[in-house]
Amino acid sequence: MAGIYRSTRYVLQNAFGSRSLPGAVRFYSQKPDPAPLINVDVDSKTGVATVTMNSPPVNTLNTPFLNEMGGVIKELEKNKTRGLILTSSSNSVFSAGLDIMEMYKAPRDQMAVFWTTLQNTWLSLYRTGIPTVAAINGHAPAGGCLLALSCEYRVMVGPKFTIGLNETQLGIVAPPWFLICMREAVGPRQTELALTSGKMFTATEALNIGLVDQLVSNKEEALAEAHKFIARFAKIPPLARKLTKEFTRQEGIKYMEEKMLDDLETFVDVASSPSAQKGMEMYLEALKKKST
Ligand SMILES: CCCCCCCC/C=C/C=C/CC(=O)SCCNC(=O)CCNC(=O)[C@H](O)C(C)(C)COP(=O)(O)OP(=O)(O)OC[C@H]1O[C@@H](n2cnc3c(N)ncnc32)[C@H](O)[C@@H]1OP(=O)(O)O
Repeated sequence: MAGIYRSTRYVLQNAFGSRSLPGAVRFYSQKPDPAPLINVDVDSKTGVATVTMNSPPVNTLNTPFLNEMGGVIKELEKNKTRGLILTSSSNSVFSAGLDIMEMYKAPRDQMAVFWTTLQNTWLSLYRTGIPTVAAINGHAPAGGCLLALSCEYRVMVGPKFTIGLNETQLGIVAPPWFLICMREAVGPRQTELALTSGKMFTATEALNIGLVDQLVSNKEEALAEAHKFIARFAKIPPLARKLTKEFTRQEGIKYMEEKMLDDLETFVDVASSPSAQKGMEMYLEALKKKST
């Protein structure tokens, strides 16, 4: 089985195309798609990129989306972007997390491609030397919360949106690297309490436990605060900053570098198990009922 995963990873690692940014201008990532999944807007004065997830209705993280996100991060690094602000084009959802359709009744090799893409894209975001901020302008469950936690600073629009790692509510388990990200933000006690119950936090609760750093009342304020955070690094030498970030995040980086294949195999085994499949089926039914 590991052989399949290794060759899958090889294909994926070579699948991130690259193209040059024509200076500090707006560009759309990767494919020449009239409806891009991610928009990137680089401020010509500050060099800060606003990366807007634009995959309606709820910015689920599926393989094409994650590939595009990986390509965007690579491009921004190549162009020495000064900062990355991650936000959503939706008025109510930052990201609904992993696309359950990538895991529900999916063949094992498809699940493997999906998870490997997630691992690689997560690692790119988590360890990038570019200062990163999540401007959380909507709900951020599970993988949506992971995206936000992978950034260095989180500004959340309150009070009505929620955020958290709710996996146990779905009958699945947040993998160790999700947990490490949560623990880095809120500490071990709050992590255990939150993850064992799959708690979704209101924006105010999230602020109180340190899951987010700031509350604001709308997206514009969130973006303004995100820019302020990035401006803190104007006079910090980038290499010193990048290495310090790597040292601070070494547990998560080391986990992924050393355990990537084990993590992949565990994921495919757990996600394809009858009980996880049943849980996903029931969850999807509940989501559908809610939306009709
Ligand atoms: C030792 C190691 C162990 C390792 C084990 C690994 C095991 C597996 C690990 C997996 C980890 C998974 C992490 C995840 O991210 S799982 C996904 C969790 N996501 C959620 O729980 C969010 C679900 N969605 C919602 O709660 C809502 O949609 C919300 C985001 C609040 C937005 O609500 P609203 O605006 O009202 O939109 P709708 O609910 O009507 O949704 C619109 C349509 O989108 C579909 N949808 C929503 N979320 C998902 C999703 N995550 N995946 C796929 N599809 C989704 C929803 O069904 C609606 O579809 P339709 O219009 O066709 O009815």
